[in-house]
Amino acid sequence: MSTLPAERLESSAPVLSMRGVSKHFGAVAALTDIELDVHAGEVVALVGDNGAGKSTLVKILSGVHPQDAGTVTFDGKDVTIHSPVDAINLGIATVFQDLALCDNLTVVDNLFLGRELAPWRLNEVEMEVQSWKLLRQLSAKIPSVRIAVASLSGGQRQTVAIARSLLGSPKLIILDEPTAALGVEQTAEVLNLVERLRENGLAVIMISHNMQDVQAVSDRVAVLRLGRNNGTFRMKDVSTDDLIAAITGATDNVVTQRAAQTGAAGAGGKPGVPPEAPAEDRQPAAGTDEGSEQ
Ligand SMILES: Nc1ncnc2c1ncn2[C@@H]1O[C@H](COP(=O)(O)OP(=O)(O)OP(=O)(O)O)[C@@H](O)[C@H]1O
Repeated sequence: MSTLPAERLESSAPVLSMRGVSKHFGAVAALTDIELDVHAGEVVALVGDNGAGKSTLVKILSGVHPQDAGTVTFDGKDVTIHSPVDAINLGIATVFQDLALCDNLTVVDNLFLGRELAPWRLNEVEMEVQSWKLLRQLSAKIPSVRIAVASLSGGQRQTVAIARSLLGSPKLIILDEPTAALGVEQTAEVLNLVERLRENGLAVIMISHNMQDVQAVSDRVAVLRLGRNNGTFRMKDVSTDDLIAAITGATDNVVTQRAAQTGAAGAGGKPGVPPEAPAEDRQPAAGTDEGSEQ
């Protein structure tokens, strides 16, 4: 868990703040009025059923899609993220599920791909030194930085992808299902890595379908359902059953109501904020009149 209690983290200004963010794809309302805060040194898990809007939210933050409405505040400033380069320049790094690694290249080559030191004459030694420094900072278990990425395990490949994203010194790192398709040991390795990121003061958003992983490393968990907030919980206050109920809408949202009453949950991470209407009362995300593109 966090080195700082969630309550203390939440009293500081968030690195990322989303308010009223909406996104349509034609008739499909992928996101409606989303609120999300993430603080430095905090891991926020973003969970939700298939089609809940997680990827769309991440794509807005990483400059792949523009939002239709709402504001994104990053590092104290209102920002418009027009492109992936914008996102990186702001300090938002995203590690997508495909990892975007070149299998035939070495770890060093992958880490510095596109940003080789002194590109007119590659400083191989300096790149290798920096690679080890970075990997040590993450306590990463990589046997050699001179081997091809193809020969690494899934966990090690995830590590290289995360390490590469850190080269731009981001303030927020978004991990899209970092443990998907990994074995037990490799999953543990990646979860350790997530903890290192938090210890290094980064704000982390982790998308996951695996509740065990979410519970192992998250300070808070934001639930999306049908493209809307369906509760933001402090990890220490919520059980797996409660989370699953919020994800599926199985309990008529009593979880959110109870947590809100005790100050543990609220849309956008505001303790005590009453929950939204029960999921059942909401407009479906797709095929409704509200889904017209703006
Ligand atoms: N480019 C697109 N064009 C049209 N509809 C889209 C597009 N991207 C997402 N959607 C729709 O938006 C909604 C949210 O999808 P999104 O991929 O964000 O959900 P998700 O929570 O990431 O789901 P999963 O866990 O299955 O990846 C879905 O109804 C989806 O079909």
